[in-house]
Amino acid sequence: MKVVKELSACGGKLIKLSHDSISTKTRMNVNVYLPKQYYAQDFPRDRRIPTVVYLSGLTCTPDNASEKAFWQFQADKYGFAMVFPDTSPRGDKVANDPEGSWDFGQGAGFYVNATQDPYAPHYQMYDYVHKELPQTLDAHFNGNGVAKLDFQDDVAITGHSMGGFGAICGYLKGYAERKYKSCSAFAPIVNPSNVPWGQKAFGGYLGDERTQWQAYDPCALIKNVKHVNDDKILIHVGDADPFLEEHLKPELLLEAVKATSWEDHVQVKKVHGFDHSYYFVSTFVPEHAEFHAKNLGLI
Ligand SMILES: N[C@@H](CCC(=O)N[C@@H](CSC=O)C(=O)NCC(=O)O)C(=O)O
Repeated sequence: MKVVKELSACGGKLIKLSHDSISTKTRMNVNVYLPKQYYAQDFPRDRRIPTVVYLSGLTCTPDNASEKAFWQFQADKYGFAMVFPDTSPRGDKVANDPEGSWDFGQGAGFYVNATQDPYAPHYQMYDYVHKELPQTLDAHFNGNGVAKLDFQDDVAITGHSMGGFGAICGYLKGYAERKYKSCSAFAPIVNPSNVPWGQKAFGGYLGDERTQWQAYDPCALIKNVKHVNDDKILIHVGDADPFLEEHLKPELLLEAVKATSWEDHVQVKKVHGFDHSYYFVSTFVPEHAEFHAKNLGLI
C-alpha cells in the first residue's frame, strides 16, 4: 500500500492510499480518515479505534464523500476512523458499459463479485470491500507492532444509493459472524432485482439467471437472516429524490421484513424536501454517526 497524499482535515488527517488489489487485479484507490484521537499522545495503548466504512454511489471515487459528506467532524467527535473505498476497478483493461452509460461498469461496480465475461476478471468488488481491503488496511496501519486501528472487528458500514445497497447487502451477508456491528444507509437501492439500476447491474455482472441475484439482494437476504439483540438498520431517504420511485423504493424493504425477525428493526426515515445529493447526505451524517458510535460502544 502506498500513501499518495496526507491532508490535514478537522483534527486528524485524510490519508489517500493506493494499492494493487488481488481481487480486482487493478490498482485501487482508497481514502482513510484518521481522527484526532489517533494522534493524541495519551491515547490508551490497549484500545483500538473502530472504523466506519462508507460505500459511495454510482460515478463516485473515494473523494466524493471525503470532500462533501463531512464525516470527519463526526469521526473526531466520537473517535472512529473512516474508510472510503472506490466504487469499481478502473483502467484501460477493465471492461466498461458498452453504451458508455454512468450506471454500469467503471464507477458502478455494485459491490458484487461478477461471474460474467467480460466483467468477471476485474469486477470482484464484494471480495475487495468486505475481505481484501480490511486485511490490507490492517497490515498497512497496524503492521508496525502498534495496533491502534480496528479494520476487522469493531467495524460499522454505511453508504449512499448503490453504496447503500452495498452496505446493507454486506451487513446481512456477514450478519451471522457479526462482521459489521452496525449498518445504515442514505437513499439505498434496497431491491436491486426489481429496479432498473439493479437489473442492469445484476444482469451484466451476474447473468440472466435471477436466482443468482438473490444472493446479493437485501430484500431476499433479510428473510433468511435471523435478527438478534436490538440491532437496527437506519435508513434516510429524501422525498424529493428523483430516483426514489424508480430505483430506490425503500418501502420494498419494509414489506420484505413483514412477519420476519427483522420486522420493526428496519427504520426508514423519509425526510421532506431532500434530494439525492450530498446536501442530503451531509445533513444526516451526524445522525448516522451517532447511531454507529452507539453501536460501536463509543457512547
Ligand atoms: N452523473 C449522474 C448523476 C449520478 C449521481 O447522482 N450519482 C450519485 C450516486 S447515484 C446512486 O448510486 C452520486 O453520489 N454522485 C456523486 C456526487 O458527488 O454527487 C447524472 O449526470 O445525472
